[in-house]
Amino acid sequence: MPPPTSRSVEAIARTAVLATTIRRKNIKKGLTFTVMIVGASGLGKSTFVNTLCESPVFPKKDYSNPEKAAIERTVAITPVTVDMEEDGIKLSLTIVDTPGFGDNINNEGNFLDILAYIERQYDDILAEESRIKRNPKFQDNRVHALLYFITPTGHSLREIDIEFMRRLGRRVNVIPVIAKADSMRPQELAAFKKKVMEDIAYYKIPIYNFPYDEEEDDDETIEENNELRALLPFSIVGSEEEVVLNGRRVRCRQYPWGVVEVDNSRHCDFSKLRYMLLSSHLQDLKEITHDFLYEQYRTEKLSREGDVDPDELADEEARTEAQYAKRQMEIAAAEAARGSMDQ
Ligand SMILES: Nc1nc2c(ncn2[C@@H]2O[C@H](COP(=O)(O)OP(=O)(O)OP(=O)(O)O)[C@@H](O)[C@H]2O)c(=O)[nH]1
Repeated sequence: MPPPTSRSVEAIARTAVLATTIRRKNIKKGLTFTVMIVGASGLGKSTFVNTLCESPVFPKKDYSNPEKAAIERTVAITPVTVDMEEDGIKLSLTIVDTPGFGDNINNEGNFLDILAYIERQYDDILAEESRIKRNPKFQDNRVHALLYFITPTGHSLREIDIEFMRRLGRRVNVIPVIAKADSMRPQELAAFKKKVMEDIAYYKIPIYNFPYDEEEDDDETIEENNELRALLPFSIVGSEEEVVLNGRRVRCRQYPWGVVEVDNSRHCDFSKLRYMLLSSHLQDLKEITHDFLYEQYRTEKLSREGDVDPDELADEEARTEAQYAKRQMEIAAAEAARGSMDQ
């Protein structure tokens, strides 16, 4: 590489000053971030959200009455925004809870609805970008990370997990997590984590694996990313219950044999996941969403040609894509019709 000229050094310095100014402005204004929660029914997704936000974002369900519990289940894709403060920076966190799947023989509907939600946010940006006069109040609702809850079976990944993560990973940063990790012994958990990562590699599932650039990133970043990568899939325990242990208030799940602490990194990875998600890797997740995942969607969408009859396609993946495109057009048409009725 040729040595930098004084002009290029000046340009680099100017860019650095500009970046710092933008960062300072953002810090003052606060950050926005969106996380989607996906997984089978009853895996503790709502409890996790309440634990993450340290507030009852979703009401606690009454599982003592099976009929009531069935009614209280999450049945629609529900975005909720919570204002928080992380490391002195204001954070407007949007959590998108999704209905738990696994009860139906065919889960394709759940999958298509989740994918449609993610892509609709991309379409909104695409439409906004092509406007001559931008809407200053436009809200970017793109999903920056998707936490995929894996059932703590101890066996290999289930077919539905492989399919869901493989297909969603093309559109969003998928972070796999092991739900209800307190239901496994430490050795079992370690073996299960290894098995899950072997499956992820074998089936070429695109997940967010803390990418870094050996040439550009500093040693500290590389080391931190390697440490986080080694924790994948994050083991999590959720609880809204607090007890006093040795004079400290801790969030935990209590058992006759002892207590599993949510925030103790020897018990589970909750605190490390929370920190990377809402602090250390928040910006990276946003950048990958914008520079890579959205960009890829945009290119595909703009180069897609003509109308396709989904049922005539032999290839399963193409058929699903086309069915999805058709569904999205139906949703858009329904929304347009609703809009014209409102006027
Ligand atoms: N053992 C254990 N139980 C948990 C954990 N997190 C939640 N639970 C329990 O699991 C049950 C289901 O929790 P929810 O948070 O309602 O599950 P969900 O995934 O939101 O359920 P759906 O809305 O049906 O998809 C409740 O009884 C929770 O107390 C956990 O980390 N470990």
